Amino acid sequence: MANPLLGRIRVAAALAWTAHPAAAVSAAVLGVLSGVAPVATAWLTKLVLDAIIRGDGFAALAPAAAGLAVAGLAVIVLPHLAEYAKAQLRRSLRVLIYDRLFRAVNRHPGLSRFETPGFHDTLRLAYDASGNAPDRLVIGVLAIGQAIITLAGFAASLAAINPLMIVVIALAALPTARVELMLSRKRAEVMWDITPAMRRQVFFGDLLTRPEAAKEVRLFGLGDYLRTRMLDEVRDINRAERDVDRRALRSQGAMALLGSAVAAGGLIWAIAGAASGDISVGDVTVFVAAVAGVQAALTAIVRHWADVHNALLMFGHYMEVVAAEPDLPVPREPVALPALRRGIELRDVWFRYSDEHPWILRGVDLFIPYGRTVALVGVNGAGKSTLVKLLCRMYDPSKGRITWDGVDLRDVNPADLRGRIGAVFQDYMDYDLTAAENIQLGDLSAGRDQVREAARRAGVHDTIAALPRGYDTMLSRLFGDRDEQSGVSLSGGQWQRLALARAYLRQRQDLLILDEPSSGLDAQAEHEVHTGLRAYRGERTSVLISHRLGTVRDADLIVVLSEGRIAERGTHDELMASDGEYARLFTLQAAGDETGSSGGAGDDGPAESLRTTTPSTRSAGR
Ligand SMILES: Nc1ncnc2c1ncn2[C@@H]1O[C@H](COP(=O)(O)OP(=O)(O)OP(=O)(O)O)[C@@H](O)[C@H]1O
Repeated sequence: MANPLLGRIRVAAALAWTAHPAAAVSAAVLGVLSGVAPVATAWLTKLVLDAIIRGDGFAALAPAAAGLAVAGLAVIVLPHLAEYAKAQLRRSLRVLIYDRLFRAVNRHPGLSRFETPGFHDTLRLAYDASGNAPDRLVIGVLAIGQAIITLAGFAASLAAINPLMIVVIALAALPTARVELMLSRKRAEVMWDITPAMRRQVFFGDLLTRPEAAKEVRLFGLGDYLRTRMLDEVRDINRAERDVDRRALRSQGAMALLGSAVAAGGLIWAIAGAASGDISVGDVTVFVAAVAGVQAALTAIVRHWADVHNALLMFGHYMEVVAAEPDLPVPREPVALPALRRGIELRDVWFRYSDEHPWILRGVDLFIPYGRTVALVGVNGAGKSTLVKLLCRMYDPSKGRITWDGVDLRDVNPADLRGRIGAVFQDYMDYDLTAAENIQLGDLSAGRDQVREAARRAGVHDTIAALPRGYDTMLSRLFGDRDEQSGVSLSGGQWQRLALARAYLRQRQDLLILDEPSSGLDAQAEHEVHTGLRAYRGERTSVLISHRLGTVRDADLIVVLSEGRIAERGTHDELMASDGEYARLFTLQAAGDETGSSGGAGDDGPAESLRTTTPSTRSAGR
């Protein structure tokens, strides 16, 4: 056995001890007793039978008979007690293991690990392994211990009767052990190989069942296509599993035949020995029990070892996740992040998602002054969202640096930094939780009054108040009460306002990042949100991304990103005067809106949204 596997057993044993010492000790002690009980039963049976055949009186038999009764009782009761102790251990282990796994996952301050397919597969296997590998390991090791005790007892018994039989049985067992180990290794390999297919299967299955996807799936008639794609994955998985099962059937069948032949040969030898008077009737019973016991114990050892081996390989994924270094270097002695007073500076920032990816930001120099609003605009894929993710230190720049009042973001604790940032990302989350919880996730320490206040600011209070259970309404069609239809779903714009309320809830924030905060809103709502935002932004520093240029025209600084570079910067008027990319986009949008308007777009159409928003934005301009 290789050392890493031993190390994993040690880790699993330490986990079992930490999880529930009493259950771990009880399971071990009961395991030892369960191992001894069959051997004791066989020997006591022999003593009683031989005494009866010799004609000893009951008085002489009584102690062995009593012992036999106790051993019989133990054989029946011990497994139940052991099962209970193991179940207790299993439950406690599961809590501990999940706790450690998700602590480890949370230790990654950035996003890169979650976007790496290899790590994703390891994480998935680690998650699966966390559910059962540690208890399979611990319980397998205990079962092996128990089987070894039984084996040793019966081997000693066989040695007393015919030492040659031990050698024969051991020789028959060795190939079985090899086969089982080979199969377990093969199973672990197949598991690793089929993980991507399993991920795709879950993905297609999800698409077929998720309410968010149901609309498009029906509209585009994708049901059969997705079902076929999912079944293709299932068939691939089945094919890989079937290959291993066939191999198992062939080799395990051959080994079972070998074992039976050895047992039958031994039995014929014992009966012949008893008939010729070489061994006693009691010896025959011990022999029969020993042959069956040794084979059962050896099979148990090999099977459990195969399972332990497989669990050890799976457990390796868990240990890999738990031991993984944070995806971003976290300083040992972080610099305390000061409240923002001067501004945030990007100095020659270059970024790509990995060495294999193209450059997304190419030498960005930008100063975001304290208390001002900076708008980032540009075509799809220009790098706007990437830039704000760097501001939150979801990634570190590949080259260059970002400073907060002169302090490099790499030198501060990421949690401190994020505590000072409120953000609505383009792909904000809808949580299947109550309305209040959906907002409270923005600041877990906030009370109900603050939650209401944030909802009011985001213009979603009235919507929530009108829900069946107000703020306590479950915003999910999936996880409502089963007996009631209390779960509800919101519209896209209402969800977006909830996300905004979540960002508003953070009281201490110095930097407000809004990546397309009103993309899902109607014209009136967008106008309200932007008016509210301007009031709320107040003295706060904010970075605003929007494709609706009318909503950013009053920003103190508008920055046009193009292919990862800053192509233009200035106020709206300056940029319009310079007649560059911004002016082109702005004019194009306005013209598009005019066309849309004359084409008969209703009050909620895009034309109206820009026209409604623009004048009010202008009137509130700085
Ligand atoms: N996690 C990621 N891994 C690899 N590439 C990514 C990742 N996220 C974004 N990109 C790539 O980076 C580029 C810039 O994306 P980004 O989201 O920053 O653009 P954007 O300007 O915000 O675009 P949009 O206006 O469409 O939101 C795109 O080409 C995109 O494919």
